[in-house]
Amino acid sequence: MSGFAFYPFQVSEKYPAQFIKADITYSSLSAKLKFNFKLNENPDYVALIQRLQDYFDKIKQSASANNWHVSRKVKPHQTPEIDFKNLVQEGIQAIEAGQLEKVVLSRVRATELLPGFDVMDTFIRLQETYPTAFTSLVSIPDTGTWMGASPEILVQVSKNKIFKTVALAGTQALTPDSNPAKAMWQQKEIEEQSMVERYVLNCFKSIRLREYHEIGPRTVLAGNLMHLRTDFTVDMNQVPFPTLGTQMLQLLHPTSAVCGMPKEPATNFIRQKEGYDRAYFSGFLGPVNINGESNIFVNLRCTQLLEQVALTYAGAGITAESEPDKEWLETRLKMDTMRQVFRTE
Ligand SMILES: C=C(O[C@H]1C=CC=C(C(=O)O)[C@@H]1O)C(=O)O
Repeated sequence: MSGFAFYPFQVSEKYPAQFIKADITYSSLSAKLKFNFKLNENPDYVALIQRLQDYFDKIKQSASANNWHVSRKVKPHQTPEIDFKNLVQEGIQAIEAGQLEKVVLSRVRATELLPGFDVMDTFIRLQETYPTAFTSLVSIPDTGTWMGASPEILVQVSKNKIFKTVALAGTQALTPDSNPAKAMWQQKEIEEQSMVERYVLNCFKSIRLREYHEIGPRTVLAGNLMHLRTDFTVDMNQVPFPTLGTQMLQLLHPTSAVCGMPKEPATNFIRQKEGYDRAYFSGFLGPVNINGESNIFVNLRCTQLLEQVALTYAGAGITAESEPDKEWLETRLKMDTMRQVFRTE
């Protein structure tokens, strides 16, 4: 089946897994609509299709839309600075007590939307600002509207059957004087990223897959930030795993880049202590089986749109070496990815 997956951090009745079936797809590269069902010759139908094509041509030229779906399940809220810092401190204590190795703790920030806020305008600005990120705007009745610029591939399967995933972690600000090729990383970040790497390798091991290529870790750019990333690829033509993409998706999510190690106590810690429901933040999203490929990303650097308020989310990997003040700043930098294009207060 082809479509667009929109999956929460944890599935619940309130935040179900969503899959938007690709009955109709539109490519802005070819400016063409594609119908993934048998077309009816009925003239009314043909006229409707022409109207749709005209509509897409028009919004490509002058994008403007101010109606977006708002979730009634969520009220504007945000994590006070002191609460986040205390949460990080509790995380460090749990790690020191041997209950966990790493936990990714997050927070939410609410900002008022300026009068005249335009969703499409903002989304186009987001695409232009982050040409190498996976930029998305998802609007679903009841579920609401989310916009983001993710740097993290969860699962990719290309047309020629190359599977890809990454281990992404460790964060530094990218300043005008930083040289990414010569970036220096502290022991804390190296260990944090190596735990994500170990997590991916354990997933391969659990299905007895040994034929993978591993490159990295290397320094990569993501907007105003630098991260450490290891790339893993598998040539699916060479291994007996025709459904590797789906299998790995189930095993990987939530990775140690958004949850922690070991997975179960980290999930429990987040659920009990974080103080809010992440909903679709740190879930995954992306096109599945469109033109023979799938590109699923982790829903990071994202914002949920309410009627007059934008809720921006960010988390940080906590290890024994973490410092609450630094983790607060790091989440602020991550939030800046979205806030830079939002033109709020
Ligand atoms: C959890 C987030 O980022 C993850 C991805 C890259 C680096 C991370 C870090 O350094 O903590 C996080 O694991 C986020 O952006 O909210």
